[in-house]
Order: sequence, then structure tokens, then C-alpha cells
Amino acid sequence: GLGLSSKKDENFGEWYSEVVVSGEMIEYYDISGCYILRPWAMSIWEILQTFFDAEIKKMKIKNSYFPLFVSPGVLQKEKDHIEGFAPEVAWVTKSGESDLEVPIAIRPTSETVMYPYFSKWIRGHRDLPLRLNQWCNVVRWEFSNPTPFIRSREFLWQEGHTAFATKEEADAEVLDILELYRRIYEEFLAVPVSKGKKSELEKFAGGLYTTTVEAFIPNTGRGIQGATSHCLGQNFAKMFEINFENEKGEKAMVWQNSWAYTTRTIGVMIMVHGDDKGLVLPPKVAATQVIVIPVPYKDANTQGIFDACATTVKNLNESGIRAEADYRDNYSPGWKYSHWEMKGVPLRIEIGPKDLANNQVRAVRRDNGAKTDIPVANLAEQVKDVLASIQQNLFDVAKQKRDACVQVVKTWDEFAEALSQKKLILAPWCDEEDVEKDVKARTKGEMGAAKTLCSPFDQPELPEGTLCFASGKPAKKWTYWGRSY
Ligand SMILES: O=C(C[C@H]1NCCC[C@H]1O)Cn1cnc2c(c1=O)CCCC2
Ligand SMILES: [Mg+2]
Repeated sequence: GLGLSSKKDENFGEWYSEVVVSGEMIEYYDISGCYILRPWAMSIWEILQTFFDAEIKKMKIKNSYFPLFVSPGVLQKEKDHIEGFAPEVAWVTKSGESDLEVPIAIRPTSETVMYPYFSKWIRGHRDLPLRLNQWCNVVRWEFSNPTPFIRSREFLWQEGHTAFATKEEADAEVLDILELYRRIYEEFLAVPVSKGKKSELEKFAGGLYTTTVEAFIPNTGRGIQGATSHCLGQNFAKMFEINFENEKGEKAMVWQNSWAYTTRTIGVMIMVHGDDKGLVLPPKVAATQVIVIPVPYKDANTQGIFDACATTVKNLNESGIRAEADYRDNYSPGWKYSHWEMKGVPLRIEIGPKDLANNQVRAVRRDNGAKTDIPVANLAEQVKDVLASIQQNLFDVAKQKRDACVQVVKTWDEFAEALSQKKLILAPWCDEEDVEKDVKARTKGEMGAAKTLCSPFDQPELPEGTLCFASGKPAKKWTYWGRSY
């Protein structure tokens, strides 16, 4: 049927579940936590993949593919990081009727799959840097509320795994990759993110430090980890004996990174830009950027209108704009307007008898509903400008909304108040893990506890003598806190 039954500002969870289906991105599946990615979603993933894959190839990073299955021995090898996650690991225990001798794990991530072979392949400094990536699926048998794109038991991602002779090289790459993740969110998905460092408590336990791009969902007042780029230090090199003979002939351990973004990116974009008419797609990631709708009137020159639509699509496509026309004669123009608004197509072009007579088209923007008549003359250039304006406007509006949610606090009372108002909290913190654990304990509730999201690289001024909002100890850094996904 037409239209959503839930409103974004009234029942966000229901609105989201409905819009991903009505927008034809997701089909629910008969196994909980698993979803079908329909073409309208897959095309976004492919656009992001095309960009990211080209960028890492410029960095001389090579794609590979490692097996889906992990033998139990290696999985347990990385104990301190795995034991926290063990319940999430899915296991193959049978083939056909017979039990497997030894159960086999399905990869939840590939450190333990890859690193025994890094150890074998890396002998001397000439084998470094070794920089591999793989595009694949991973399985994590999550139990908390599954949400399409945001938290599913299987998801698509890329995982980069690199090894260097020096820490400096690893540190530099961590930030290069993080900048690509920022570009994915801000330049393609039109979603503002904050670059920063995860706390010791929130970082990847197997690594040395974790950097992240953090997004925020104003409707729920929750932060969400957008993508992560970790320096693993020499932790995994020690565990998996990944050594090399350096230029002085000494045996040294490599310095490693691992980094990933996932199909969660699509869910964040939907949550940030969607509205009560449906999806709103940023033009950069829209498989169809312009939908052309013929508006025949009685029998006034119907063929002329169809021809004009075809010419318009051809002109736009020749200018590199992804345009389609909807000629279906079993749907009215009005029905088509609603349908393509639901799918979030950034720009609609209507062509009726009047438009034909005036040698113009009627363009309607999905982001702000603005209608303009554009002369056919230099249509493609004008449409390009409108699409660029839509892309920028979506980012600007999202950034303004996110910034409006940021609340700077200095005391616990201000923190508690801001949390109750679903704010993204920026607070001076002493950077002590026990204090972070204490904040979690004090804010526990059915909405979930507050946690650190990241300490932004872009630190505001921290005046001498500023005290931690939670412990009263001398503050060391400004940190974003909030509830999260
Ligand atoms: O996956 C990572 C770290 C790292 N993996 C590779 C890509 C970058 C980064 O995500 C952390 N992690 C998260 N979740 C899980 C695991 C895990 O290692 C292992 C067990 C199952 C759940
Ligand atoms: Mg997890």
C-alpha cells in the first residue's frame, strides 16, 4: 500500500523496519537476524565498494580471499579477545547425517585465519609491508536486538590486514584508512562523523589502539560506530610469531593494522536521511538519481510526451547521470510520485503537455520538495547542479541536526540531564578505566548504559584545572559519551 504507517519522530524503530522494506532494500528472512539485501541496497554497497577498492589499490593494497572456516585451534589462540566474544562464534558441527570429528568455526573476523600465513609468508624485511584486504561476509551470532544493516548475524564488510617493519608506518596507515572511512560517510552517504580514538575499555581488546569514525542518530540519541581502523601493535605478531629479519640482520616482530567498514553504513544513512515519505538517498549513492515520469493528459500528444521522456533519459545518461523513466501504464503519475519518493530517488522529472509546449521539464527535489521548471536546453548541466545541491544540503542538514544534539557538560548532574535528553555529550574526562566502568554502572537502565564513544582528534581547549565530570580528578581529554547501538 501507499505510505508508511509509522512516523519517524513517533516510533523510530517501527518506522525504520518499515522503510527498509517499503523502500525495497530489505526482505525479512526466516532466520532471525538475517536479511535479504535487495538490489536497491546492493547497488549502494557496490558504489561504496567501487570507491574504497580503487582507493586501497592506489595504496598498493591487494585483495585476497581466505576461507570462511576457522579451525578451533587458531581461534582460541587469541584468547583475551576471543573469550569475550565466544558466544557469538557460529560453529559447523555436522555434514549431512554425520557429526564432524572436530567442529569448525565460521569466521567472525579473519585475524586468526590469516595470521598463521602471514607468519609463513613474512621472512625478511623485503617481504614488508604486506597489505591485504578481503571483501567478504562474516557471521556473529548476536543476541541483542537484530536490526537490518545495523546489527545482523551475517553482514558484508571489507577487512584490511597489514604488516609493517615499523610502528610509524602502521600509525600512518591507520589514519589514511580512517580518512577513507570519513569520506565514505561524509562525501558519499552525506552523514557527518567524528574521528577519534576509542578508550581502553571500548577498543578492540586484541589491539594496541582503535581509531573510529563515530556517527550519531538524533532520533534515538544514540551514537553508532561507523567504521574502525586499529593498530594491533605487535600483539598478534607475538601470538602468531610473525617475525622478519630486519636490515641489521636482527629478528624483529612486525607492526600490524586491521580495519573494516560494513553494510552498517547503509543503515546509518537511512536512519539519518529518511523521512515519513520513505528513504532519502544522497545522489552519490543512488542507483537511480533521476526518475522521469510521463504525465499524459487525456490524449494530448501522448506520444510526444513519451518521446520527450526518452530523450530526457538519454541526454542525462550521456552526461553521466543515472536516469530512468517509469512508463508503466498500469500506475497513475500520482502513484509513481509516491513510489519513487518511498525509494528515495533524489530528483523527479515530470513531463506533461504544458512542459512539452514550453520546452521545459518540471523537476521536484526529494530532499526539500522544491519544484522548479528547467528548460530542456541545458537540462543535463542544470540537473547536475541540482543533484550536487541535494548532496550538499543533505550533509548540511544532517550536520546541523547532529551539532544541535551535542551538549558540553562539566558536572555529573549536567551529564545525567543531557543523557536524559538524548544528547551527544562532550565531557572532560580523567581517562581512567574504572571511572568509565563506574559511569556505565551508574547509568545502567532499560535504555542501556552510557559509554565513551570516542575521544575526538579535534580536541577543544582544556583549561588548566578542568576536572573530570565523573570523578572530579584532573581531566585529561574531552570525550564524547552517550548511549550507543
Ligand atoms: O573484528 C574485530 C577486530 C577487527 N577485525 C578485522 C577488521 C577490523 C576489526 O573489526 C573485533 N571483533 C569483534 N567481534 C568479534 C570478534 C572480534 O575480533 C571475534 C569473535 C566474534 C566477535
Ligand atoms: Mg560485536
